[in-house]
Amino acid sequence: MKPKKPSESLTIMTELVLPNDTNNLKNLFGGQLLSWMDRCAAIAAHRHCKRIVVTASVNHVSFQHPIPEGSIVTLEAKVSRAFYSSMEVFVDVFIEENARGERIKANEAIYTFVAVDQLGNPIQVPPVEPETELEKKRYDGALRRRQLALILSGKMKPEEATELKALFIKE
Ligand SMILES: CCCCCCCCCCCCCCCC(=O)SCCNC(=O)CCNC(=O)[C@H](O)C(C)(C)COP(=O)(O)OP(=O)(O)OC[C@H]1O[C@@H](n2cnc3c(N)ncnc32)[C@H](O)[C@@H]1OP(=O)(O)O
Repeated sequence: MKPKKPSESLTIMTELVLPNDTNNLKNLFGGQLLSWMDRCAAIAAHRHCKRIVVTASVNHVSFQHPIPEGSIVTLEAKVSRAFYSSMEVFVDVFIEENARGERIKANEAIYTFVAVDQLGNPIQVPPVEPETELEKKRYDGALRRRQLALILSGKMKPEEATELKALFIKE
């Protein structure tokens, strides 16, 4: 299959935080943000492979900054690496702060999607060819994150995760 660049899956969504989206502190409710991120990442995965995709796992979520009511929130998702049927998708979340409209990074998440056929069986997706320094860094780390996700879901034995182990154990 012909490799695709991360930029080909780039998906940008902009949302406005309304009262219904907030928690008791009047900040964006985390569950609402997770839903927006899942949607944005799913579209990016679909753009990469042009097939039906399902969320296999949420590998990492980091809520770095509370997002106040009234904020304009921009989500940017790109496929960082593909394996056989699975794709790692990074979602970066930005808010426009104050009247000057300064953009700050508020959150980040990493999802895994799997392309499936009409019966829900996993099917092959194109590989990823990273271009920028950040895309290359994310591509390189994806194998370790995949191994961690598979260990946590009971689909891989820790002793098989050679790249992940190499982070901690120098032989
Ligand atoms: C014309 C049309 C226009 C349409 C325009 C729409 C555009 C926009 C699209 C938006 C589409 C909606 C997006 C909704 C997104 C949901 O909300 S989906 C709902 C929530 N998710 C689900 O219900 C998924 C339920 N789980 C499953 O169906 C199955 O477990 C899975 C994920 C398909 C995996 O199947 P399996 O039989 O366990 O397969 P298995 O061979 O073990 O693994 C297959 C691959 O998954 C990976 N994997 C499995 N588990 C994990 C895990 N926990 N962590 C990481 N990787 C894993 C494996 O490593 C393997 O990867 P590869 O080596 O192939 O790369």
